[in-house]
Amino acid sequence: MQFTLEDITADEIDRRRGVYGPLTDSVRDLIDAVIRTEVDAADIDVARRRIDEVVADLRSRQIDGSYGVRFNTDAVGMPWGNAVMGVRNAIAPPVRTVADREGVTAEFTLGAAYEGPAHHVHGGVCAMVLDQVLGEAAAADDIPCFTGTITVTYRRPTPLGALSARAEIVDRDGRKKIVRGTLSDADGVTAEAEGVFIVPKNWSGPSNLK
Ligand SMILES: CCCCCCCCCCCCCCCC(=O)SCCNC(=O)CCNC(=O)[C@H](O)C(C)(C)COP(=O)(O)OP(=O)(O)OC[C@H]1O[C@@H](n2cnc3c(N)ncnc32)[C@H](O)[C@@H]1OP(=O)(O)O
Repeated sequence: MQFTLEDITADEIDRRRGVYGPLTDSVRDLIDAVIRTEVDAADIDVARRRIDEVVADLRSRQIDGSYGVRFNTDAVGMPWGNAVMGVRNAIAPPVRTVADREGVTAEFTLGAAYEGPAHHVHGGVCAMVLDQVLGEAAAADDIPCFTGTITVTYRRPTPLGALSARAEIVDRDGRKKIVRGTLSDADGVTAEAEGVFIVPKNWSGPSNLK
């Protein structure tokens, strides 16, 4: 797993978060608007041209390839391209976890962009969110892990809207951590997951990431 060290302060990370976070929120709002708009075709055409102009402006200076997973010398992580929680990724819902002594919890909202069955969350999106949340639980006491195997059991359809997820390490065996978690709506669990998360061999990246 490759990581990129950026020699920047926590204040600089906060400054960048303040610059890019609102842009990402606006693009996320755009995605939702594109799904739900009922304006006329002529207005859609105008909107498309304006969006294309914005894209051209943003592309006038950009990095090659994906954002990568960056961290600073204090091991503050910046996985800002991450598909589930990336600060610069408008596809990310985002799902941000909070760690406690036993595991991690996240509260988040999945809107129209995550639909599978009508008005319900796509099963792949449920699995993606659970993979991230279980992965963060696996990493909470140590270092980032790869997902080896994850099994998701869908108990009932997950409605779009306000949701939560919870995950904890339930067993350890050498480099392997067994992690279990749930996805829930206000009425309780909708999906459960169990995963084997594996600490990379010969790990040389940062530990105790914040
Ligand atoms: C710096 C700033 C960062 C900030 C940010 C921090 C955020 C921090 C949280 C991130 C949260 C991300 C959450 C998403 C995480 C992904 O999405 S990761 C992407 C999906 N996963 C992958 O691409 C993994 C692909 N697979 C591989 O790379 C390798 O097969 C693996 C999984 C690393 C294992 O390779 P390996 O280490 O060579 O394994 P190996 O030595 O053969 O086996 C070790 C043990 O694991 C077992 N094992 C091996 N493979 C598997 C498997 N697939 N399933 C189950 N068991 C297995 C073996 O049987 C063996 O067990 P024992 O014999 O010891 O009992």
